Amino acid sequence: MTGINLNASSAHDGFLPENQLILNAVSEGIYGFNLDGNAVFINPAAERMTGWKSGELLGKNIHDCHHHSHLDGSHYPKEDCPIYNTLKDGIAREISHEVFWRKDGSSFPVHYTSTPVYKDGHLIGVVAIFRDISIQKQTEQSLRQALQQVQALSEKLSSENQYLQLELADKTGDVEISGTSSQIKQLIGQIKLVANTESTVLISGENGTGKELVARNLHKLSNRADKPLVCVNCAAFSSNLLESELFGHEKGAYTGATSRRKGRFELANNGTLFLDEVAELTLEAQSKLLRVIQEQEFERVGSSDTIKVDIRLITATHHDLLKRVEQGLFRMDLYYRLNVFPIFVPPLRDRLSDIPELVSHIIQELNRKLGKKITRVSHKGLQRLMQHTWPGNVRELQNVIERESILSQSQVLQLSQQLAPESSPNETVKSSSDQSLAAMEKQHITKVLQETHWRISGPTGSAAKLGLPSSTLRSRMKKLNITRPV
Ligand SMILES: Nc1ncnc2c1ncn2[C@@H]1O[C@H](COP(=O)(O)OP(=O)(O)OP(=O)(O)O)[C@@H](O)[C@H]1O
Repeated sequence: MTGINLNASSAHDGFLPENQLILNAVSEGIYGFNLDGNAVFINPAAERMTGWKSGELLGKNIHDCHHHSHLDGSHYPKEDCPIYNTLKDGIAREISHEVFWRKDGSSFPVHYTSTPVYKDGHLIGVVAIFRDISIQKQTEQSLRQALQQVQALSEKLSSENQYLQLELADKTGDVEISGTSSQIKQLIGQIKLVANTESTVLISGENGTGKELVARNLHKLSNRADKPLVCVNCAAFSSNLLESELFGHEKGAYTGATSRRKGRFELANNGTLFLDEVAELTLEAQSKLLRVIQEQEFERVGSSDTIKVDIRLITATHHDLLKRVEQGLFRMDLYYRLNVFPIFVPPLRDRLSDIPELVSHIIQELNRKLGKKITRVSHKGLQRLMQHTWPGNVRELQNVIERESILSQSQVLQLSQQLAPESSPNETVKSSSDQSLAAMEKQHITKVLQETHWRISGPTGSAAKLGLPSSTLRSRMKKLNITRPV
């Protein structure tokens, strides 16, 4: 930065610039100082920014008026001031980390230059040109805050992503099936045999035995492994919602369908669709499912356009599906379509020898999940586990070990806690209660009869809705003592 040179013929007093009009018009504040450091020129922009009128400052030491302190309030000696140093050494300076104080005691961040003024080769004073940079500083501050927020969010997202990846790995990655019993070996053999075919598989077994795990293994070992595996728990949806969940819906198909939505069948195209708790499908949904299996096509709810899909279907149930067929709750034709290759997952009580391997598998998973360093279950603890009947199967075993891992201070789990009472196993392929099933069947048939105003035969009658011949429905009604109310 060079200085300002006024020529000898300048008509102005001292170094006052010739074009004062222009200086008065600019938006930067401008001060002129003589060699004593006193103000000899102040433009209106400077007055506006500082609140000091030129009449109050002219002839005075401006540093003492509004450059006396640093932002933190500490004293700013005149000797350190760049403007005064320019007066001494004639070297131009540019500063942008200081504040000027206003007449009312407030301050503003300032950017200024201090430029020496020469006349006939002699230093005669300094011009300081300054700008209020509050907005720039605020913008910088907001940007810094925004950047910090973005960084924090990015870290949060990255850790959430890591967590979700782990969760996903839990669900999809390590799908190996633990166990050394002959039943598990046979199960693994069946999986290997059928995985690479396109056959529909029906997995049955009590809750918590590992049916979903089997389905994941079937998909993983199949030709479709690099395509999606879409899982639907049919018991998790009401019958209306389930249909639109499976087949999708058009906008306006029903109240609340505010936009068009793809169903799971479409999402699973080219991959595998796993329908868990398939026994819970309504008879209407069963008819639709049958058609997808037979023709690989369906329509979205509320649409007449046919959608074609290529899907490998795996289903699972903890019910005795054949019994549901006998009870008229499940279509027989669909049952045979689903049951092309049946796989039965045995309850844990029938393969207690799998417990040690399952336990060490579960401990590894838990150490990862909980950040613990559990090594094993004590000998006595293992004995207790081997004596339990495990009505909740492997899921119950997982819960017992997890609870103990959280409570335990030691690396060896003692399993001194009370195991769940030896209740009867959950409703199963073998142990379902006829009593409760009959009650459920009665309830269901009565509901359909009420919906059809007790019409039994014909295309809109109850028998058609239930997928039964009318003679079968009549005999079921008789057996279940269902009569039309008078
Ligand atoms: N042989 C096994 N080896 C390792 N983990 C297993 C095994 N069997 C089951 N599990 C685990 O037990 C838990 C329950 O298994 P899964 O969800 O597959 O059971 P399910 O029969 O589908 O249960 P539900 O009928 O309640 O849906 C899962 O975390 C699963 O990974």
